[in-house]
Amino acid sequence: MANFLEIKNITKYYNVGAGQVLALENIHFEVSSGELVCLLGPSGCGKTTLLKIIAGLEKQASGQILLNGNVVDATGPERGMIFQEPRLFPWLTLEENVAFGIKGRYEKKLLQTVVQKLLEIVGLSNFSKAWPSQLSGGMAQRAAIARSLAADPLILLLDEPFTALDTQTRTKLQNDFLNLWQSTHKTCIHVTHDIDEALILGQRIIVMHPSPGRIKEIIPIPFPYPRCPDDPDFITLKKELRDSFLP
Ligand SMILES: Nc1ncnc2c1ncn2[C@@H]1O[C@H](COP(=O)(O)OP(=O)(O)OP(=O)(O)O)[C@@H](O)[C@H]1O
Repeated sequence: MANFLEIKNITKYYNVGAGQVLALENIHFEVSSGELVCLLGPSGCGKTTLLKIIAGLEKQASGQILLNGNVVDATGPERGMIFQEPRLFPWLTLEENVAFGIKGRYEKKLLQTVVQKLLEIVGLSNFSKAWPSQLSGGMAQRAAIARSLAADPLILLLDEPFTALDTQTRTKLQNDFLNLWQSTHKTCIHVTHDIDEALILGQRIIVMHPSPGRIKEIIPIPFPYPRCPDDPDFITLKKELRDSFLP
């Protein structure tokens, strides 16, 4: 039987001036259904590029993305992307933002129920009539997650969604995200350059290196959730990962 998501020998160049940058070199790994994988690496190692290729927003030079054995070469509702900045439509209320991509799917009353349920899942049920400008950074990112969940994707692709938040909000959203993942069983690929975040969230951590972007190692994380940064095993693995960041 085919694996759920296969990233097969992906190579990607960008044209820069008269030359080319090799952004990704022969990236190869598989992701199981329901798995939470963190892509960890320093700036410029190609994390966003890889996520965009999986989302169908960028084209690779060679290699393939397979989902349930089928080639992925364009965007599709079974893959939802969440960016570092929430990208909400400022002229729509929160409920309208969440409803935007699914309006045609349900009749009005049912749409309201679905949107309300999604806002509840991300803890924003009291803010359905609020405008994006009235939300804090953490609330806006929750709203972006709700909007992404609206299409009921199989896979969530998260590009450093908590990076712009203060430490306290970030910790809260990491915990809430773990609860959401555990209750929805979505497959998640979560990009981060933060070792702690990768260790708090990932069932596996895929460590990437830059110039050219490549996989250095893939590390299964054996600790149960919730994970505690003060735990001696956590600290040991964090040190190993820090060393692994070095060229
Ligand atoms: N549109 C583009 N045109 C040219 N080069 C690009 C483009 N996008 C990315 N690159 C280059 O490709 C490489 C990988 O970039 P990418 O943004 O994927 O890395 P990243 O690991 O996500 O970095 P960061 O953590 O800073 O977002 C870098 O060398 C970058 O300069």
